[in-house]
Order: sequence, then structure tokens, then C-alpha cells
Amino acid sequence: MRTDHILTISRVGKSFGGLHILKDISLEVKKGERIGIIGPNGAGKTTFFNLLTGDLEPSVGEIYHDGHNITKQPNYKRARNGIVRTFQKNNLLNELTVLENLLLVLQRKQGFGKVWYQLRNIKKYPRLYEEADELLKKWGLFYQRNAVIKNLSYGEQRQIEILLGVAMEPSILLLDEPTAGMSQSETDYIVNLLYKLPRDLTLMIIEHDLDIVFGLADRMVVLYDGGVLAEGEPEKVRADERVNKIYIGSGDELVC
Ligand SMILES: Nc1ncnc2c1ncn2[C@@H]1O[C@H](COP(=O)(O)OP(=O)(O)OP(=O)(O)O)[C@@H](O)[C@H]1O
Repeated sequence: MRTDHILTISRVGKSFGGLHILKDISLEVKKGERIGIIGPNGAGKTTFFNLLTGDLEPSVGEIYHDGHNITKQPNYKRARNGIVRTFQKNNLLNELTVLENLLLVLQRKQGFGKVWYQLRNIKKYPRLYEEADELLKKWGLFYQRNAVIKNLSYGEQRQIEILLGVAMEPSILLLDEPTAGMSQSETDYIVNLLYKLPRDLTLMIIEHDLDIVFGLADRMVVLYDGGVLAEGEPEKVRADERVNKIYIGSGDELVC
């Protein structure tokens, strides 16, 4: 298995009963590549992410991460090995503060907390507080440090969730519609954050806002009816007649 590809997806399919949701998907992703994934509602984009994170097992095909076959590896092991996702919906501990949520992630990353949702003896590790504060400052969210998650707006919560994903220092970050449901200023914040992510971090991003995803991605993958309809450099995909056809009338026309 070639290891210059951080991720190799080989002839993967997923069926639920008799429903073939994903069919024969193959894709190779290089370290540091930014892959945009688009396609109409129900095309199978989130299901595809679920296969990559181990939340679902493929019905057929194989997935390799850094040359290792991870097809049957459970989700928590994949996360530990660097495949980290954010969800379409927030996945935070709502009664805790931003800082506490961040400390939980840092504690887990450094292997201090055996029980991930408990801040065990955290005060014994001032370095974790320093690291959390550095991250909050770096990403311009220090002013939210002591805010309780449930008191933040939906968009603010999603910003924090992405920050937590970044804090895990993943090798692959999977973002499922990171700007969905956000105000313009919240969207601008996220887009700015995404552009500032380290260039060696591999990003895969499902996004309905085509301007955002075409601007950010090195390569686009268009899923349609469970298969790859088109794939390649953003400009090539933007000009692809088949891709334009599926977007015509959707309100998301591809404007060259
Ligand atoms: N566990 C499941 N059992 C049965 N069908 C499922 C399951 N999960 C997803 N599906 C179906 O698979 C299809 C693809 O869903 P998926 O959420 O992957 O699409 P999507 O491209 O992410 O859509 P959207 O853009 O609306 O989020 C849908 O028809 C969905 O109903």
C-alpha cells in the first residue's frame, strides 16, 4: 500500500437492507489535501463520512489510513489515530463552559483522563490550562472562555466544536457542513479559521455553500446517487456539464 496517500478508499459501498446508498467509491487523498465534497441532498455525503470515521462499516470495499487497513477499526480508535470529525449538529457538553469542554479534549488527547467526560484532578495539570488558553487566544475565542455552552448561539457553539476538533491535532479533519445554520459573521469566522488551518492538515469538507467549498478545496468530489459523478480540480468540476445539470434549479447554481 502506498503511504504518500494518507487515505485510500477502495471500491467502498454501503447498503441498508436492499438500499444501495453508496456504490463503488474509490478515492485517494494526499497528506495536506483539502477535499470538498458536494452533492444534492441524500447523495450519501454524510454516510460517506460515517464510513471514514468508523461510525458505519462499509458493506463492501476497504479503507486505509496511512497505509493501515482500518476498514473494521472502531470509531474511537480511528479518532485516537487522528481521524476527527465535526458533526452537522453540535456535539458539545452543554452544561459545561467552553474552557471545560476544551480541557476535556486536551486531557483525552494527552491520555490523562481515563474517563473522557470527567475532568479528573485537572487542576494538577496547569499546562493543560495554558494550552487551552493559548488555543482560545489563537483562534480569537478567549472572550468565550467561561461561557456555558448552552448559553451560546448555535453558530457560536459550532465555532467551539470546530475548535475542539482542531485541538485534537488530527491528521484528517472531517467537517460536515461547518457553516450550516450560521449567520454571515459566524460563517465568515469559520471560513477564516479554515483558511488558517495548518497546510499539512488533511481536510475533507461537506459544504452546501458552493462558493466557500470551491474557494477552499484543492480537489472536489461530487457525489450523486451514491456514486462519484465528478472529481478533480475545482475549476474543472465547476465547468463540468453533468455537475451543473444536477445543480440547475436547486438554488445553488455553479457560477463560473
Ligand atoms: N441508517 C440508515 N438506514 C437507512 N437509510 C439511511 C441510513 N442512513 C442514511 N440513509 C439514507 O441514505 C441516503 C443518504 O443519506 P446521507 O445523509 O448520507 O445523504 P447526504 O448527502 O449527507 O444528504 P444531506 O445533504 O441532506 O445531508 C438518504 O436517502 C438516507 O435516508
